[in-house]
Amino acid sequence: MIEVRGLRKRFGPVLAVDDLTFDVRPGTVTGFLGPNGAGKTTTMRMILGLDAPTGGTATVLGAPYGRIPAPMRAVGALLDAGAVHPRRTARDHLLCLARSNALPRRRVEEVLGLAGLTAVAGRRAGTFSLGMSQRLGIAAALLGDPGVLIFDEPVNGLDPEGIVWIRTLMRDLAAEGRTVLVSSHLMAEMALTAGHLIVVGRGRLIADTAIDAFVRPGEVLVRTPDAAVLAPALTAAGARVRAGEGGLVVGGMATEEVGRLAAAEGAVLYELTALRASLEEAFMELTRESVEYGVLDGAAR
Ligand SMILES: Nc1ncnc2c1ncn2[C@@H]1O[C@H](COP(=O)(O)OP(=O)(O)OP(=O)(O)O)[C@@H](O)[C@H]1O
Repeated sequence: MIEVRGLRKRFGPVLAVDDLTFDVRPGTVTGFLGPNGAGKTTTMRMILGLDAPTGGTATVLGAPYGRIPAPMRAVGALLDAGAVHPRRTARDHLLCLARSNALPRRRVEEVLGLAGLTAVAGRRAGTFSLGMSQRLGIAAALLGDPGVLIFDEPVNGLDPEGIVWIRTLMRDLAAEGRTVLVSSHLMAEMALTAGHLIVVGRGRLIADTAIDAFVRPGEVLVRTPDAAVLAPALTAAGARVRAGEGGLVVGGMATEEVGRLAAAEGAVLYELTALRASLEEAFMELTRESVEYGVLDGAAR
């Protein structure tokens, strides 16, 4: 469990994080979503005790990160995959971390396997591609077998196979009852991984919602020459009907039900289409204002 309460961070004139309050619960992947510069990394750094908040608190398992005994066993994080000594091999990097955190040596081989790095464990980290570095960062995060995991843009630099791997890994970790917070600026990516969403824009909380609730209930587009018959029948059956999109737009009724009712009324249908707002659209709509203000700010400087 991660608890963020009234969290703020100011960098000079920039209020990077502005009064954020949210919980991250175990058992599901929580997506931390927002456009570039929304304050995701800064929030994660404060949760991990790497930046001091200007105001508010962030706790992990009930305590500020700095007061957690054996933090690597409690919290694993991938923030900056490049933060590895380039001349050290992947295995030595993990062995160093294991030693300094009193973790067993055998765990190093386990996480190398989990991250798909066994074959390249003897190679220097400096020769790694971005994708391999991401995998090494994830191996390090898993080293202490922690109950809480924090990943900042983990799919960055991964190839398609790597992206599928990380999605599956995050879902498996959550299914084991762990708390998993993962940031992204890509709604589509989150839609495939997360069960819950925290959406931020310009440092402020925009939405804290189950992913299913994030999609507006779909509407159905009906093109028919018999609108005069069908529209009142739909309304009488409890649907909301308006004209638009070149036909009738029906809300509050499933496509199948609209089709059945049209058949019963003898209405000819030219088209019957489910209009489902995509998650991407829902995200754009939610964050549009915060992005626009960003552009205005930039122009004013
Ligand atoms: N150390 C710093 N000094 C000054 N400003 C900073 C610092 N770190 C972040 N910022 C500013 O704070 C704001 C939030 O940045 P942050 O990196 O947290 O956003 P983000 O949502 O993680 O974005 P991205 O997806 O681009 O990484 C930005 O305006 C950024 O320029």
